[in-house]
Amino acid sequence: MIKRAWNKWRSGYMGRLVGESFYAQGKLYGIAVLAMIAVAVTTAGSAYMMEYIVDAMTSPELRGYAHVIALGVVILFLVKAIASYIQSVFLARAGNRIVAQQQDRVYRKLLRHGVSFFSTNESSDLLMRTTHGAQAARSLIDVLVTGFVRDALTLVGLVGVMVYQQPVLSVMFFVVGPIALLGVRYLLKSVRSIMQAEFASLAEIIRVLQETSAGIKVIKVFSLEDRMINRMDTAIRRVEDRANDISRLQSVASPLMEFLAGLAVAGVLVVSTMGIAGSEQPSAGQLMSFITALLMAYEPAKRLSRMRVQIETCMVGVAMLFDLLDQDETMLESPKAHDLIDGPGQIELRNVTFGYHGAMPVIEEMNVTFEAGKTTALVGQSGGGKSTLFGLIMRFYDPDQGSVEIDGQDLREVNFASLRRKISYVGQDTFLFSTSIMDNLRCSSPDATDEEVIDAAKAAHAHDFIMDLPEGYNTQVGENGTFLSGGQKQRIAIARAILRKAEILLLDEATSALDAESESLVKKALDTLTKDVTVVVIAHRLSTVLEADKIIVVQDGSIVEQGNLDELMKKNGSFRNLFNQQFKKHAPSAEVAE
Ligand SMILES: Nc1ncnc2c1ncn2[C@@H]1O[C@H](COP(=O)(O)OP(=O)(O)OP(=O)(O)O)[C@@H](O)[C@H]1O
Repeated sequence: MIKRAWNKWRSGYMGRLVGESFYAQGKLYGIAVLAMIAVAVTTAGSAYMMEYIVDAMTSPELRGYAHVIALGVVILFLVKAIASYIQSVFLARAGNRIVAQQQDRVYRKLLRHGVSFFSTNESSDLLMRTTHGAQAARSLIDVLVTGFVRDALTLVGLVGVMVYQQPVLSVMFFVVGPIALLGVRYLLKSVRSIMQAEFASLAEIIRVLQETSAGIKVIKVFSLEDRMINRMDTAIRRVEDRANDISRLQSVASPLMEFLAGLAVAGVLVVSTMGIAGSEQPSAGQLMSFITALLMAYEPAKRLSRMRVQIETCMVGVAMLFDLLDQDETMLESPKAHDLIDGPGQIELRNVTFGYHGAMPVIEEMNVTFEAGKTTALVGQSGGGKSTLFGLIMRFYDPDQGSVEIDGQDLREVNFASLRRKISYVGQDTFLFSTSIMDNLRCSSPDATDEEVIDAAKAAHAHDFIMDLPEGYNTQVGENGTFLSGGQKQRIAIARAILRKAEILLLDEATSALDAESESLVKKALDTLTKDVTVVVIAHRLSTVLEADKIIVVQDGSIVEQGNLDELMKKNGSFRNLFNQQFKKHAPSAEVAE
């Protein structure tokens, strides 16, 4: 039965955390534990010494030894001070390592997850789990180590001194202790649910802050300030209330213990002056030693009585952290995954059906080939599934049925690194890191020389505006490029994609923020730079794709038409309709395109 309980504890969150932490930081904790033992022994020793200190002052026979006793006191307190220092430093060091290690682990785990993980898990929740969870892990170990080693041993030592000095009076301690513990047990019940509510409200505070920062223009333009303030107020008040609840629970333990300690001291005074039947009258030093031990026992006893509340508090954060660490990775590399074998870069979707999170298919039984070295354009109504096709080609998602292949190799059988090396991409939402323009460009090709970076920027028509910025390529772009215009950000994203020199280039509305002139210049540059590259372009502005080798019309997850411009115009179908809508004024008939 003991073995079963042990196994259950070991596999529980607390057991795992303790096991992992001691395994990783055993040396630091070992030193801290030795120092704690020294603290406990010297604390008990200092209570015991009170007998000799007081007797040296009150009894003439011991007065001659006063200097020896004084030296003993100095040594004792010196050892205690050194041990306390070592204990604090090593405990903090081990704790800081645990926080760092847990955060590192969580972040690595997050990056191994597929894209879908990030659409189902809010960033505020991930932030809470990573920061508070790791801190809670550290606090839990601190509480356990200081509680079970320093406080428990100190208490045992002091109770030992009390029993040694005054066995009969010590009985009082054993009456008072359990009463206090019973009181604390009563408090524990609600701690966990209060903490869970507090964490949820903290996540809401982070969420409101993130949305305020990202959506400040929407908030201003639609005058949503009051609404945001209300949301924030509600979350803040919830956290405040929960924090008050927790501190109330934690605070009840102290006055309870304080009152009981006062009762005990008063009792000692009354009983000792009355004299105890059948026992020798104790010396003033013995009584003082006993009272000192009793009073000193108050602190560790108080901490021990609070320990359960603290453990419960920390366990909520630890559980959140482990929940995150234990989640199955959403996009796995096959154990037999091999490097994508070099080929011309032909992309093929074979009978692909796909729905996000297993829901209604957004791509249905699609068969399509994107010819190597050619430019294919995807057009069609919004929400038809064009960007989803890019997600499948980059293996952000796996199809529910069918396969996606590059040069005849199923993407599920190749490793991520070689697949991603093959592809360059510009998305609808241009994302820039909060660093310099140079770093943002070079991140797609870390080994590129300055010259290559500048050439790519020139091709994307970004060089001139970059040179006009105060610090040129070293200009910081701010959070997600806030210091740049939409078109400037897009040109940097295009330059970044060009610099990668991949064999497949996916452009999802990549030039939508550019004016007509810049767009045509960028297009020309792309045409020359992507001569043997397989390019797939998604564009709503048909003018961007008229020269593509092939145009595919996607509607409701299926391909409704495909061919070159002439063929599609002759068909008089969906593409012709789209074309007429966009070029009505200028090109109302098929002849214009012909
Ligand atoms: N991460 C996601 N989770 C769930 N559904 C999604 C997700 N992304 C897209 N969808 C849904 O999939 C469908 C296809 O979206 P997709 O972005 O592929 O269309 P699109 O043709 O690229 O549209 P647009 O031209 O507007 O960019 C839409 O109905 C959309 O609501």
